[in-house]
Amino acid sequence: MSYESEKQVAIQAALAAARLCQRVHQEIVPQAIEKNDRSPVTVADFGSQAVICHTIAAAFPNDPIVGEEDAAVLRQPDMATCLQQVTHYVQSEIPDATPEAVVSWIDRGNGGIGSRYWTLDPIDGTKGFLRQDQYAVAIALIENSDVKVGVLACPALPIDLSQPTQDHGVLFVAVRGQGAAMMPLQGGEPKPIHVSTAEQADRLRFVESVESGHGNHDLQDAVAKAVGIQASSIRMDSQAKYGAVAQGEAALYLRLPSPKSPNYREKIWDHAAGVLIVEEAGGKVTDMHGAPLKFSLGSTLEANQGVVVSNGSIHEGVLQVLREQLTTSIGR
Ligand SMILES: Nc1ncnc2c1ncn2[C@@H]1O[C@H](COP(=O)(O)O)[C@@H](OP(=O)(O)O)[C@H]1O
Ligand SMILES: [Mg+2]
Ligand SMILES: [Mg+2]
Ligand SMILES: [Mg+2]
Repeated sequence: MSYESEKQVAIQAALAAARLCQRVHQEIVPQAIEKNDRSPVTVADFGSQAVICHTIAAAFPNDPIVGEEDAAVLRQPDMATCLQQVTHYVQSEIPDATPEAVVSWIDRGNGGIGSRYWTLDPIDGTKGFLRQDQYAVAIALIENSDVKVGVLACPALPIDLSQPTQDHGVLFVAVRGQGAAMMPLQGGEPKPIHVSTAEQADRLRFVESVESGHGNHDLQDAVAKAVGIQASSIRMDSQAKYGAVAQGEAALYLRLPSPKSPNYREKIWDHAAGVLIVEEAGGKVTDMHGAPLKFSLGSTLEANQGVVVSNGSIHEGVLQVLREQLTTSIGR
């Protein structure tokens, strides 16, 4: 299958959602609403999920969608003003949107895992979005546990990472078997992307989360050093990190379980799109034990622990160091 129409729909949805997020930033200072798990959500997360679900459901009405957010909180009577604000931003993309339609579109993302389903993260890196740092709109199509289409819109990412003060806004797109490409969010020719090669010593850098609670900075640093990465990490929110590896700007992205939440299970929408983009750019993604990420078990990667993303050539070495590190720390 070429997945051409799925790719085009995912691109359209991601571009519309990214415009909405940027408009929110231009017009207001978004406030964090605290979810039950104490993590933040904003009007932009809700608006983005509404626009994406509306776009996907219009094109593929039978496909389940598994999105991060749900509209329960927006249905509470004391949230009417917030829902009004979300509706205002959704109307900038879908002019006839009503509050009732917006909550139903958001809840279209409460679907279950099927043999074919979409997963989306309306804003990956909400903490980054709130800090005016990196964030990504992430959309992926999964069939039989295999990611077939992955799209990442990164409005705050420099088009050229070595020129951070120049133009921003990057779209990453990949289809299984067809390679990965990046293009300016504003439009332009897609440029095929490739991970770094073993010879590109200047690209031997690693990326990790800004948030210390989303990983293990100390262990990540030790592992990177052990595989010969001298430079300190580039800390970046969201799946923009997958984009950095896919375009060869970094050789490694490490996401090891945080000591603060050792039993945390990663969410499918935090990885699906990024995994395909890196794999199609020639890289490799496994969990910290070397197992492939399993996208068929529910909304979490229940069978996996930690995530290792690399240019491929250093992957085995990283897993070997991790095996040694884990044996040492268990033996202590
Ligand atoms: N204890 C934890 N360990 C790993 N990831 C976590 C975590 N708690 C939350 N996250 C996830 O980390 C994501 C952000 O990743 P990063 O740190 O790479 O920017 C969040 O996505 P959202 O921002 O979409 O909620 C959230 O799903
Ligand atoms: Mg979140
Ligand atoms: Mg996320
Ligand atoms: Mg999110």
